[in-house]
Amino acid sequence: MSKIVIALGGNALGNSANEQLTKAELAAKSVADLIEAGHNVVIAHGNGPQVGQIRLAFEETAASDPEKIMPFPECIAMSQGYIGYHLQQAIDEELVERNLGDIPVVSMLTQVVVDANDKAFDNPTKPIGAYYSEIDAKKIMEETGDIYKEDSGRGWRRVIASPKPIDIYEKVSLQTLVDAGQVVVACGGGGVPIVYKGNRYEGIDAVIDKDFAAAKMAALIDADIFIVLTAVDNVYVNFGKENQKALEDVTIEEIETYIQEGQFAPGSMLPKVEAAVDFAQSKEGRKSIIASLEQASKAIYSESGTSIHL
Ligand SMILES: Nc1ncnc2c1ncn2[C@@H]1O[C@H](COP(=O)(O)OP(=O)(O)O)[C@@H](O)[C@H]1O
Ligand SMILES: NC(=O)OP(=O)(O)O
Repeated sequence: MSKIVIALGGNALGNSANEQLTKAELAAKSVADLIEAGHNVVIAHGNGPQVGQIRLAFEETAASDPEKIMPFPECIAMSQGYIGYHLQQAIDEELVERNLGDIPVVSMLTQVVVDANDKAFDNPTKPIGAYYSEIDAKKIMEETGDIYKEDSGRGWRRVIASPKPIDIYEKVSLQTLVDAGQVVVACGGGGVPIVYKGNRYEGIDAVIDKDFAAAKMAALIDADIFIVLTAVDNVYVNFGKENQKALEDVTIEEIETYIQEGQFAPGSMLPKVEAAVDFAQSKEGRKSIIASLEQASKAIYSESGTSIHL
């Protein structure tokens, strides 16, 4: 039995509440395969589209009453709530179908500590919300002063600072639930970013990358495997070219060479690979895997996906 932290990619959640509910049912099958095999599972998930949508809704309300603007940390907490609710419900139903309904499933509102002086605050890079054409994005930038950037060839999106996770405020509660054999959804959307100010923690406007937050969580709870589930079966070199090659089993040294060569797109695969490296190098014996959602249970036995290790 292994302790596994999963980072669920955006394609596992969709772009609307209805789509998310249906997609969560699919994601729940992969998660339940691992639970049924006897593993201890913690699930982190993205929130880029969702947090952008929530913030935009409040910005529209605040147009007539600026007091009604909802700060980003609160928007992230809301996204954790409704995504966690869908995942909790879907995983629970899947477990009941497999006669495993006695395993509790819970989502935990998670706050993640960041450094207020992180250089990421000077250069917003995390895409959130919907995709726009370049023309529309530039018009919105002029009207609102918000920053939009091109997102990995997929269109233009609003961007916000994305500092690196340092610690998880709820780590003791998280460890307690995991040790008790509960299935936990945590670090949703990378966690609510908090900084230490004066003698207390407070929220800060940012969206943490969920792959980095999940890797940090995996190290903190002493997981054996960190698995990033996304839309592709493997990490590739020469991705999208005629000579693309799937990576199956790579050492950190090898994958770092590929990072230097610029093999992984900065807004999509690079953070996953970097998060995978962070976890795999944090302690001897720890393994990271990047695989497709559908192949999760095969991937942990090295029958699919890209394994990264020391
Ligand atoms: N070298 C690469 N190998 C595999 N996929 C890559 C590579 N470079 C870019 N990608 C793209 O990265 C995507 C995963 O990033 P993204 O869509 O942002 O993830 P998420 O599942 O978290 O939403 C893949 O579906 C693929 O299109
Ligand atoms: N917070 C975060 O990383 O979300 P996405 O995976 O949806 O970009």
